[in-house]
Amino acid sequence: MDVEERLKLITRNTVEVVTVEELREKLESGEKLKGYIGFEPSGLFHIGWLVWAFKVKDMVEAGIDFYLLAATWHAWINDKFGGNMELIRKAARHVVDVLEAIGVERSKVKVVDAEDLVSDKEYWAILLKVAKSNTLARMKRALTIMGRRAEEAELDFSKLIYPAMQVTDIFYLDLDIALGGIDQRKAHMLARDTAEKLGRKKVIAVHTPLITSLQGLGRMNPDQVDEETHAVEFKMSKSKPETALFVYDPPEEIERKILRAYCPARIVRYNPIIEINKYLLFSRPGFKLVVERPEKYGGTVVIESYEELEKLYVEGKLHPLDLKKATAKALIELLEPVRRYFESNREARELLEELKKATVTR
Ligand SMILES: Nc1ncnc2c1ncn2[C@@H]1O[C@H](COP(=O)(O)OP(=O)(O)OP(=O)(O)O)[C@@H](O)[C@H]1O
Ligand SMILES: N[C@@H](Cc1ccc(O)cc1)C(=O)O
Repeated sequence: MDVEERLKLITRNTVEVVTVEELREKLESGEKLKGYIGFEPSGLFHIGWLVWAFKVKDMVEAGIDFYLLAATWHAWINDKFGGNMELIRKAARHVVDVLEAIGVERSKVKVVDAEDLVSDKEYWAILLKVAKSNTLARMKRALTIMGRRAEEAELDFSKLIYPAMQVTDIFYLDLDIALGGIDQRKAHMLARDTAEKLGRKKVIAVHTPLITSLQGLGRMNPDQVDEETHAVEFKMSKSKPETALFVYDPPEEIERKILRAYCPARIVRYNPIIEINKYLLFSRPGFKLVVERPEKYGGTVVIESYEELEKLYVEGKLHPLDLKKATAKALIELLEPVRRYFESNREARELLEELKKATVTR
C-alpha cells in the first residue's frame, strides 16, 4: 500500500486529524509508526465505540503498530464499577473480546494495561514532568476527557491527576498517533503542547465522531448545543444505559430501541439514527440502505450514499419511521458477527453475563 492509500485509510470517517501534514510526513519517512487508543474498561460495549473500533481496523490495515491501552487505573479514578478493580480488569478482557468479534485480530494489536505502566518508576518521572509543565487551570479544563465537567475536578484529588496520566501514557509508550473520539481532543492537545515544552515527540491526533444518545437532546435545540456540551451531556454512554444500543442487544431489542429513539424529521444534526447511518453503516464500503415502504408512501428505495440519504431526509422525502425501520434492519445485520461470537464462545459469554449483572456505576 502506498503512502496516499495509507493516509486515506487512516483519515477516512474522522472529524479531524491534527495534523494531516505531519501524518503524511511520518508515513513518507518509512519508519514504523506506533498508534494507540485508551479506553476505560467499565461496562458494556455500545455502538458508539464501534466508530473507533472500525478506525482501529483501518490503522492495523494501514500498517500501524497498534496498542490498546486498558485504562484500568483511569477507570478506577473515574469511579467506574464503584472502584472495584477486579471488575474493571474483567471489563478490559471483555473489550478485547468484542474487538475480536468485529474483526480486530488479537494477534495484530498489543494490549497493554495501565497497571503495568504505573509499575515502572519511569512512568512517574514522566508524569511529574508533565505536571510541572502545566497549570492547575489547564488540567481542570481537560477534565471533560473523563466525561466530567471541569467543576467536578474537586470531587477528589485523584481526578486532577487523570489528564496528566493520559499525557504520560502517550509519552511513555512513545506514540506517533493517538486515536480517540473528539471528546478526547483536550488530552491530545495537552500532550502536543507539553511535548513542545519537554522536547518530546508531538503526537498526531486522530479524532472520530461521537454518536448521540438515543434520547437525543431532550428539549434542547440542536443549534444551541455546542460540541463540548454534546460530548459531556448528550453522547451515547455506557454509564447511561438508556441512551445506548449495545453491540450484543438481540435483534428485537435493537428494533425496539431504534423505534423509540429521538429522530426529529428533517433534522440531521445530533440525530442518532442519522449518525448511525453516517458513521457506522455508510462508512462501510459498498453499503446501501434499503427502505421498504408501501407504494402510496413512495415505494421501496435503495439509498446508495450518505449524501443521498441526508438530502432525502432534509427535504422531508424520507419519513423518520421508514428510516428507523431500515436502519434497525441494517444494524442488526452489521452486528450479526458479534452475536455469533458470543453464542459460540462460552468463556466470552460468561464474562459478558457477569458484567451485565454487575451494576454499571460511575
Ligand atoms: N457515543 C460515542 N460515540 C462515539 N465514540 C464514543 C462515544 N462514547 C465514547 N466514545 C469514545 O470511546 C472511547 C472511550 O470512551 P468512554 O470510556 O468515555 O466511553 P463511555 O461510553 O462514554 O463511557 P462512560 O459512560 O463510562 O463514561 C473514547 O475515545 C470516546 O471518544
Ligand atoms: N479518557 C478516555 C480513556 C483513556 C484513558 C487513558 C488514555 O491514555 C487514553 C484514553 C475515556 O474517557 O474514554
